[in-house]
Amino acid sequence: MNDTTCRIVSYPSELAAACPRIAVAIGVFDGVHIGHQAILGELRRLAVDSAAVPVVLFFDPHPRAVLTPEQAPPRLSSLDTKVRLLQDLGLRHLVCFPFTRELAELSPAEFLERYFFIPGLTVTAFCVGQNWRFGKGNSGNGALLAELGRARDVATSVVPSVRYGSDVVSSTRIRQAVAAGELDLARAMLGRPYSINGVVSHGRGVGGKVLKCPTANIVDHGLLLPPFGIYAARGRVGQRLLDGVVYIGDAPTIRHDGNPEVIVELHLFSFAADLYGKQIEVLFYRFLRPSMIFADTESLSAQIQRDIKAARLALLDE
Ligand SMILES: Cc1cc2nc3c(=O)[nH]c(=O)nc-3n(C[C@H](O)[C@H](O)[C@H](O)COP(=O)(O)O)c2cc1C
Ligand SMILES: Nc1ncnc2c1ncn2[C@@H]1O[C@H](COP(=O)(O)OP(=O)(O)O)[C@@H](O)[C@H]1O
Repeated sequence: MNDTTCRIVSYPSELAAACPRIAVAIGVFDGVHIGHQAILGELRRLAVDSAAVPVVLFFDPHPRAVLTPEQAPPRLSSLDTKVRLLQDLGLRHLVCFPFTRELAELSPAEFLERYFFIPGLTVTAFCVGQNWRFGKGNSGNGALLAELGRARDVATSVVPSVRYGSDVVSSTRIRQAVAAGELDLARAMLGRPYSINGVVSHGRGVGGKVLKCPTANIVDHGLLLPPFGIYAARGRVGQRLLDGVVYIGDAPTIRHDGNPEVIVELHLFSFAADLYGKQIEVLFYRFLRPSMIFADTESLSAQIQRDIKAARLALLDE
């Protein structure tokens, strides 16, 4: 029988009792894009070949958020979404490894000795992407991992970068595509529509009452947003995926108190329920128009009704 429970631990040692033989993919896996998916496919093969449990180890927070916080890019996936995507790929043993400045000081050999080559745990294989670097000053790469692993009978697979169009797929390239509003390009490299998730909070009560269009406000997501505008979208609420339309912008028609704030507001079609405090995911499908300033709320409200129709139409193709 298949054990479908997901185990999420902080260090490989915590898996030893339940899974003494593991094959491990290591990376950051922000976005779990098609390049990551290739690494994870290879991990599954290595695990089966060596009669081990496939384990995905990712660093959290993002190493750059710890080492150079001022230059850290906004993330493409929250921890929740990453875990769900990995689970969807059949990977149920996850190490969410705390990344710290102290960790970054370890040499590649020290990192492996301390966390992987330990009593009670056998690592049968490592699997990393071609561009992966590790250890102090990023001094380790796949070739060094293979060399250090060989001494311990560990097979290492360094997976070549996946290409899309003229270039390789990377989280950086996907960030650029999302930020430029190139949703189709981002989607092709992610293998799914770009999405964000977060908790629904209270807005100013204008959507339902004045505009006759209730919108769930998603705040504090810390994720990268596409450009301001209106998009055909879907909302994942629990297990359900519902059609809708989403607004990203600073709502200049309604909010002009000199305190502009970027808001994400999702209106779901054929839906009426309280979502406050709930986690929802918003999947972006198609850009419909930019955010504009309207002369009055009636004109905005009429335009929103046209946006709803345009979004319904766009989603028929999805
Ligand atoms: C489909 C849609 C399109 C929107 N387009 C605009 C727009 O072009 N300009 C604008 O100022 N606000 C726009 N809004 C945002 C509304 O102003 C916002 O939903 C309203 O301020 C409700 O805020 P509340 O959540 O605080 O009640 C749009 C909202 C939706 C749902
Ligand atoms: N179809 C719907 N789409 C989005 N939210 C809805 C819908 N129906 C009910 N709601 C609820 O209504 C709230 C939004 O109402 P709204 O009047 O826009 O208030 P607020 O200003 O607090 O966002 C959402 O947070 C959700 O709890």
